Amino acid sequence: MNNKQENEENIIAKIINLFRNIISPKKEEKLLENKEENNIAIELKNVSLSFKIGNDKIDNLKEYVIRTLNRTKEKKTIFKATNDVSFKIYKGEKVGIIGFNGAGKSTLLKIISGVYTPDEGELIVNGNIAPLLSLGAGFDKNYSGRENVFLNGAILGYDEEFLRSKYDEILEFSELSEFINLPVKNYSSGMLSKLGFSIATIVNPDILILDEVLGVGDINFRKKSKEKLHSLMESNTTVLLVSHSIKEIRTICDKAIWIDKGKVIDMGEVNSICDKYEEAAKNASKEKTKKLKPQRF
Ligand SMILES: Nc1ncnc2c1ncn2[C@@H]1O[C@H](COP(=O)(O)OP(=O)(O)OP(=O)(O)O)[C@@H](O)[C@H]1O
Repeated sequence: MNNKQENEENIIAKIINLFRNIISPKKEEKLLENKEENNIAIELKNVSLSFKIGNDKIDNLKEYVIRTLNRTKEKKTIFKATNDVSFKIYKGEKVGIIGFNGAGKSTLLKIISGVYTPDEGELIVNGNIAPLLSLGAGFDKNYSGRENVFLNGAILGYDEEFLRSKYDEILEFSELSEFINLPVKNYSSGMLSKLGFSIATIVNPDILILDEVLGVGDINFRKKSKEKLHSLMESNTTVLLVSHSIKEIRTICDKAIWIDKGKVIDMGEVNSICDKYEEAAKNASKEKTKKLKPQRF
């Protein structure tokens, strides 16, 4: 083969390689993509949820009857509590969700936990979730504590056999053995939280979702529940935590998502997001919060 032929063949080989790379990306890039995809615990793609709210509150029976007869009761405005939210959370990440009152943090956690179905967008969850949202919210007040262990456990997706095997452990952790056969309508809110917490944390979840529940019960239970949560948070558990305690968010989380008016304002390394949020909170005037610009992640 002469030099000219060799050069031509080299050029042809280079062109073929170039095309190969355009048509199918390099092996390493594909592997990285797959690794990233396999590592996703939660992904939201353009998720939105609206609530219908009455234009004004009806606070007496007479008004209710008049409006029902006149069919004016149905007047509703649509309010977007979650507005085109997209982000990815990777397995093992501890993510704090921060934002001012009414920003849409709890609504977002409820969407991820499956309590609400989004009107638009897609939600992907890989792994089993333990949602610690409004503890005891699923209880039937007329049933006993014992019956509610099975009722609430079933709502959380545990079968009867499993709940039977864990019943003594739940009871012991809740410190409610004396009261377990009483209807829960006689329980204080602290007792309801204790029982709710003991049921929800009976398994080691892949994803732990916490909405302001790090301080439930009395001083002793609070200490015990914090220890339990910290042990659940260890290892590779993915954690999503809503809290107004920025100190708590900084201690527990490695990432933070800042929500405002249902949108993601910022997301990233926990301290940098918390610094920006605290700065905004310091300067908080309605005008300034209105100017916050949502971003895409
Ligand atoms: N079931 C509902 N029906 C109508 N509006 C709702 C409902 N749940 C929440 N909202 C409204 O959606 C908005 C977001 O509420 P959400 O509870 O998610 O906020 P948040 O950021 O968790 O607030 P906070 O920090 O005060 O707990 C609020 O304006 C709230 O009034």
